[in-house]
Amino acid sequence: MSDTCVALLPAAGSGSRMAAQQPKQYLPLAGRPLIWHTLQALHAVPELSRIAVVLAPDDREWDHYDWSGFHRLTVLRVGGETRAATVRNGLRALWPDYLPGEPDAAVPPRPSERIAVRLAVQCDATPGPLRPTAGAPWVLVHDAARPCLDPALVSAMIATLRHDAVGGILALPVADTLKAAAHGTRIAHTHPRDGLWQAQTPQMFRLDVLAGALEATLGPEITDEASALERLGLSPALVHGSPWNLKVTYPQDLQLAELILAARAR
Ligand SMILES: Nc1ccn([C@@H]2O[C@H](COP(=O)(O)OP(=O)(O)OP(=O)(O)O)[C@@H](O)[C@H]2O)c(=O)n1
Ligand SMILES: C[C@](O)(CO)[C@H](O)COP(=O)(O)O
Repeated sequence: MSDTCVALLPAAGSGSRMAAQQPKQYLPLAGRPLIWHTLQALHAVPELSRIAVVLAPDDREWDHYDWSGFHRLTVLRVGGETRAATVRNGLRALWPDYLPGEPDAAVPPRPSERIAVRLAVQCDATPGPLRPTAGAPWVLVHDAARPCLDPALVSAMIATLRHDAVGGILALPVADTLKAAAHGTRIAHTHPRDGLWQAQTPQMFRLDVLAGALEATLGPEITDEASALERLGLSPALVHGSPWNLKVTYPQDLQLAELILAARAR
């Protein structure tokens, strides 16, 4: 595959629902900090040329560990208030010569040691969907809090989406009956689950489209990258994920993750 693929890990959250003493990405999991397993999985994906982790500017934990075994790692301390802001800041830091906005024909693109990419169409300047630039890098955004990712699943995802016009996400069809609540914990009605999927990560998009979408909208409803693209009228692909690829959110999830990693090691 000729197009570059880069992973971006938002890891600037506080883990409030975990209610632990330290951010959940550093909680011990199978003898290592949780995020070590996420990085290990991504480093086992040969298609990824770089793995960038985005930490909170005031992160005090990262430097307590030895990360020297991860040779494709870039550490960025530019995390934001929300997950979407963290990803947006990470893209800006990784591609500093990336210029959102209408390309100005009078100003030639600045040279860059990395990849100089310009946004072809800015949504608020030119109504209509963003169009990805062929050859722009693919960015795979993956939650630091999903440590049980299977590297083979990522390779399969890249193979599935590499020719897609929009990109897409790992996701699973909803398996349970869905209830809408009213008055706290009373059921209002049953919501049809047909066609409903649970979003996972990685979420894989071309740099120009992803950055353009996140520059255009960072509201609280943007809880994943796909939702930023959806706001612009794009329809990302759904690629079958895995139940093992759980997001560690609550304390019980940490136990589940431990069991999954132990089973895989056997
Ligand atoms: N401002 C933020 C918020 C979240 N994240 C990251 O986004 C991923 C998924 O978010 P979530 O599970 O919600 O993590 P937290 O925000 O840490 O957890 P909580 O919502 O319980 O506080 C995590 O890897 C988390 O570190 C981030 O980089 N920057
Ligand atoms: C991106 C995500 O993992 C998709 O399921 C999820 O939305 C991130 O977690 P958050 O709790 O919404 O921040």
